[in-house]
Amino acid sequence: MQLPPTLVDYLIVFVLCVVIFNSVYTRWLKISPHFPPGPQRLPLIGNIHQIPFEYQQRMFASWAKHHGDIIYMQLFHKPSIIVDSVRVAQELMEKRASKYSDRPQFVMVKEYLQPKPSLVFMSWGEKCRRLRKFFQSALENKAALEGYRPLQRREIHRLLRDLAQSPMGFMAHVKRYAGAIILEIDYGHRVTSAQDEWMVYVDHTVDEFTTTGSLAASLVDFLPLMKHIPSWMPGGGFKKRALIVGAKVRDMMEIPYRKVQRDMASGCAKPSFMTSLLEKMTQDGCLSAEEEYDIKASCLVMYTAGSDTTITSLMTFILAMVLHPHVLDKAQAEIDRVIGSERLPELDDREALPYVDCIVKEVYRWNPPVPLGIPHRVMEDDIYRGYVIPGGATIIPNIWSMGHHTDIYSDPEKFFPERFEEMDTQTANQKDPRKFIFGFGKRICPGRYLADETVWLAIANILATMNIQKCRDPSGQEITPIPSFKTGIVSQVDPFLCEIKPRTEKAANLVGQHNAGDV
Ligand code: HEM
Repeated sequence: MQLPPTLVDYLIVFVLCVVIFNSVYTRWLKISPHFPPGPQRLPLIGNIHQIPFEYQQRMFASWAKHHGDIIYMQLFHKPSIIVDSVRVAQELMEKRASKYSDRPQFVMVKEYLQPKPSLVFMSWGEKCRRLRKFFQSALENKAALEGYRPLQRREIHRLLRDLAQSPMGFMAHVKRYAGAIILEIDYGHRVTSAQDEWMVYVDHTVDEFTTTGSLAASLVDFLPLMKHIPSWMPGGGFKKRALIVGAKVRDMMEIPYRKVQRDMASGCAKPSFMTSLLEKMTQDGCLSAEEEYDIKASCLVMYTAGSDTTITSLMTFILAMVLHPHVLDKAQAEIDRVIGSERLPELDDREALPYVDCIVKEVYRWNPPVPLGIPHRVMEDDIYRGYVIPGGATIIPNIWSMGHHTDIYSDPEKFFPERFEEMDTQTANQKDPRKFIFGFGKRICPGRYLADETVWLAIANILATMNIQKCRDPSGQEITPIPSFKTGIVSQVDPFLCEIKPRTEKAANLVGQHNAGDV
């Protein structure tokens, strides 16, 4: 027989309800006046249901229209701050760099892809500072950058010849150009063809690495409990894939290391980032296992961080030229006026070619290669504009949105280099996308000068010697590519068709004069 509920039963139920309501209200529903504004969160999951699998930068930018340039969101229990303006990014990540230079834990990378973090994923601290110094001396030092010029010149000649000889393979040629420069600086490895075994292997693995590590694939970063799901269970499939990619990443670290060591032992190693690290870190002929790992990982990171990003800017440029022939004509007129047609542009000509520089800036702004940057982590609680930024929060700079603010760049979807030409010098400096596309503060991209010079050199030389135009279909109709960029960490350009050929016979001769063996 069922007894009627007693007063004690009612009391227990009442107390339970109060406890549950209170914890839900205080943790999830109460909109704290102290956090920056942001979209409404749900209990337990926070804002995860509002994050699209693709092009998150666009959703974050639409939030900024309602909530302003600093937004609070929560992915499960993890707090994140989206920064939507250069000003806030500089105020937090540059002026308060001592608090904002850490990286969040990337569970997916750490557990499956690279057991010890390489520079990009490394927490802020003594080792990170030390490794950054090595990168800076190889990539930010004026003498080092000048030392790379013969290599850049040789590779640009090769790029132009490749474009003239097999224009349909333009994407492979651009990849080879960017990859060859970085691989030679990095390991002293000379790339002779687009099928270079090492480059193909690395590119394939990097593609897998970026998809495996993308937001869509790495829910485990926000819900680390997922790492305990067995790989055969629903939701655990990501592990199998990640373990395969992880093995390839280890190969990519080992193979060139062994080769450079062999070359050093036999006295035929070319000076490179890797040889300089080996020399600097070896003490009394010894290297600890940890130092060995750091050298291998740093060299791998130089290539992986530097190649795709540079390629993306160059492919964005070619796409923009197909779509905007008047920009190409205007830049060619500037080059003809300043340099003439007897020689190719050099980095020293940069200041004398302001319109070409506007094109480079517009390429960076229109499709910033790393649209959401690489997240930082704030190391302790902070107060900004009266808001609480909780210690441990992930800081996501929406770099794409910074280049698409309508109040700063009118009609931002339009590729329009003139927007920079019309500004006075001070405004043009303030609005220069190089102020944000390379990130912020102590974690700013150490490869930014090399990247910018490599990109400028290719753009100026292609403009000087090549015409880029739309292809025609068999019925003679022009094919107009629709600009489309991949979602993910790097905003790669989707494949498109175009026709590239030397502008004039003189340009073809100029390109032909230089052959691949000229350095
Ligand atoms: C157009 C080309 C490039 C773009 C747009 C770009 C962009 C970025 C961005 C946004 C970051 C994150 C900065 C931050 O955390 O605030 C970064 C980091 C980094 N980049 Fe680049 N990058 C480019 C080319 C390169 C090149 C050529 C190299 C090396 C040869 C390189 C090496 C690195 C490294 C090592 C880091 C990690 C720094 C750290 O965590 O301390 N990048 N880059």
